Amino acid sequence: LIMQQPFPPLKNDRLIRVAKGLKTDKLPVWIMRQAGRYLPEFQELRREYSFFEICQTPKLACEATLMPLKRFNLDAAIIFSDILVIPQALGMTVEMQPGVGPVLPKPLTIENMKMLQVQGAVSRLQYVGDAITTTRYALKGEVPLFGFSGAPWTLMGYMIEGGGSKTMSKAKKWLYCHPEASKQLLDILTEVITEFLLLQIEHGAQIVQVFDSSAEYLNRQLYFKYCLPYLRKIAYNVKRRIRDTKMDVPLVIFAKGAHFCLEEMESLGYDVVGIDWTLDPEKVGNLFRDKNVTLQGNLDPCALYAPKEELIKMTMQMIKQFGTDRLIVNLGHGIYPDADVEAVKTFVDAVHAIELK
Ligand SMILES: Cc1c2[nH]c(c1CCC(=O)O)Cc1[nH]c(c(CCC(=O)O)c1C)Cc1[nH]c(c(CCC(=O)O)c1C)Cc1[nH]c(c(CCC(=O)O)c1C)C2
Repeated sequence: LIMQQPFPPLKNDRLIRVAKGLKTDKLPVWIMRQAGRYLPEFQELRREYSFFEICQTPKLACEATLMPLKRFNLDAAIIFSDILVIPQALGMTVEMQPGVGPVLPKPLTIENMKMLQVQGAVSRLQYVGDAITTTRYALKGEVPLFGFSGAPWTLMGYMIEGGGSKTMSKAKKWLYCHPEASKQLLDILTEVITEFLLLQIEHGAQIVQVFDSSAEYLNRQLYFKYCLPYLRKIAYNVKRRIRDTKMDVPLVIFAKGAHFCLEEMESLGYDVVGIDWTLDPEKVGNLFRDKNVTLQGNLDPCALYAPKEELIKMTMQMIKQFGTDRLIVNLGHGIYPDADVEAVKTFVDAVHAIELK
């Protein structure tokens, strides 16, 4: 693995410190999907360029990444991209339809699976690395930069369903009827995700998050069989491959709706466990107390609709319930497109108003 370039030194290292279990003056806060849709300046950029044009042009991806940081006192940036760049790099067509989301017009089938272009897939994602490098210089060390990837099961779901789905029943049919093909696909994705995360780290990502957004469609049995081993393998291999460099890049796992495997999240090899908004911060805080992981979350994205005073109260309540030890404050899922920009500021500033002892 090539060493990171001599980027400007990190000034605000709150988030990285907390991810590693170190003390800070204040709690770090950032917001999943902070760079996109709800920002008027992003909508304006989208009128000029397509979604993937923005992703694939480092200057534009950098511009979108920095947008929320100009407005809010966030403790991290996240590179502008999408989890579906991997299926795209594997040769699948991905369209971003406004108001709908990602659509893959030719979904994966058992028959066409052999058409996936595994060779060279990661090199086709070089533009994400370039966007990260550009953004690292533009950030001037203000805050750390997140890289990210979809998790194997979540990507499998989009590839087979051809987009989002209410049930993921086509993808789950693979798990029940075609276990061998499922494992073959999950193996391919695990390999590509690992190399893709390493590419992002090599190009300047200071922390990386794996989004298993579709965990909620599975149960404990399926998650044990088709998710946990792959998530473990990704963390193990990424850590192993960066061990000999000076880079100590924390890993974050966010498995939306994986309440049935919450305890298992601690031992997968990730430094931070994302907690979705359906979970009770007090119970989760107690469950993970004295375990060697940092928690991240978990305000309901819809809490941003509440009146200002109410929003502040809910934020404080959540933090008190989690406990301030090893906590990265975030929403419990990505921010919604109709979120109020002022509410985001209220949320972020409320977190920073707390002085830790
Ligand atoms: C981290 C990230 C993602 N997408 C985007 C980012 C980075 C920039 C940012 O901060 O917004 C841009 C990102 N991705 C998208 C947009 C809007 C598209 C546009 O501008 O036209 C933006 C800004 C499109 C997109 N892409 C996706 C959806 C969801 C569709 C569904 O309902 O299943 C949607 C709507 C897939 C996707 N994409 C992502 C996830 C994981 C997080 C989560 O669970 O919310 C998922 C599931 C992750």
